[in-house]
Amino acid sequence: MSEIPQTSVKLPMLDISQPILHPSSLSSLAEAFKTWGFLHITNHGISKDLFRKLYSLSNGLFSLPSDTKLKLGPFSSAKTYTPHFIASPFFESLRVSGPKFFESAQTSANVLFDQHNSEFSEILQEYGSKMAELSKKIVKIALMSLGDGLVKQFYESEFQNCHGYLRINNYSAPESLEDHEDEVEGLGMHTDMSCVTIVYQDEIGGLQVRSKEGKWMDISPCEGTLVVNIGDMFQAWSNEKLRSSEHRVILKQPVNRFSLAFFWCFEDEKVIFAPDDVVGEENVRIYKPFVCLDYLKFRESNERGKFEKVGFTVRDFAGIKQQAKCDC
Ligand SMILES: O=C(O)CCC(=O)C(=O)O
Ligand SMILES: [Fe+2]
Repeated sequence: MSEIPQTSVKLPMLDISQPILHPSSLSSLAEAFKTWGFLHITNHGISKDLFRKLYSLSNGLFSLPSDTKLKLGPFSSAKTYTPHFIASPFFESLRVSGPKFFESAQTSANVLFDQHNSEFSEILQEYGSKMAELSKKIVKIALMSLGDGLVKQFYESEFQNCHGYLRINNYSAPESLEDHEDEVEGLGMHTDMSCVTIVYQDEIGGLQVRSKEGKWMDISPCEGTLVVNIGDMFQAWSNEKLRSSEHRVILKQPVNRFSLAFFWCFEDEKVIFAPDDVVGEENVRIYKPFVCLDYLKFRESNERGKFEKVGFTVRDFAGIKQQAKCDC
C-alpha cells in the first residue's frame, strides 16, 4: 500500500463536566466548530468498564453467522442491521433507537439470541441515556459559542424535542493491505445528518476529517475522550456558523475496529430555519426553511450515489443559490 502522509488535526479538548466556560474557551470552541465542526470531550462520565462491556457484548453479536444477523435487515421488517457491502465491504452496524434504548436493543437481541439475556439491553440503556444527556449539554455549549443569551432564547423552543439513536459499528480487518494501491475505506466520505454526533472510537484509529481545502486529516484516538461533531441539521440551523464536515474511516491496520456513533437529531416534523438572531444582520441567509424528514428522505434516496459526483448534502437540498457577482 502506498504511503500517503497524513497529519493529525489538533482539536480543542472540552471538559464537559464544567458548567461555566471561560470566554477564551468559548471563542476557541466557536473557532473549532466553524473550522472543523469537530472537538474532543473529556470527563464525560462513561467508564472504561462500560465501553469494555459494550465492546464485548457487541462482538458476540457481530460474530453470529450472517444468516442470523440478516434477520435484522436490511430486507427484514426490523431494519436495525446494516450488513457488509452496503456502506463498504468492511463495515457492518446495528442501530439502537432512543429514548427507549432497552426496548430497542431487546427487540434485536430477541431475534438474534435463543436464550433470553437482558445484559446487552441494560448496558445500551445506560449508554444511550448518558449520551442523550451529553448531547443536551453539547447543544447548549454550541449555542453559547454562537452568542450571549442564545441558550435562553432558543434551547427550549428549538431543541427540546430532539431524540437520539446509536449505531454500533464493526469494521472487519482487511485481509491484506498490501494488495490495495489506495487507502482502504471502512466508511466512505459523508456528513452526518444529526445536530450533533458523539463518537467513541477504539485505539485503532482511522477516523478522518476533510479540511475546507479538501485535505484529509486524522482524528487520532485520545484515551478517555470522545469525539463530537456537528451534523447537517445544526449546520443549517446555525447558518453555517457550525460546520458539518465531511469525514470517513480509513483502515490502516489488519485488525478489527469498533466504534459507537450516537446521533442527536431534531424531530422529523421540525422545520429547520435559522433564527434572524443567529444569522446576524450583516450575513446572508444560506438555507431555505425545510422539514427535517424531507431531508432525511432525500439523503436516503441518494445514499449509494457517489458523494463527490452527485450533490447530496444539506446545501444541495436546501441551500439558497447565491447570485454570482457580475462586474458588468
Ligand atoms: O467509526 C467511526 O469512527 C465514525 C463513524 C461515523 O462517522 C458514522 O457512523 O457516521
Ligand atoms: Fe459520521
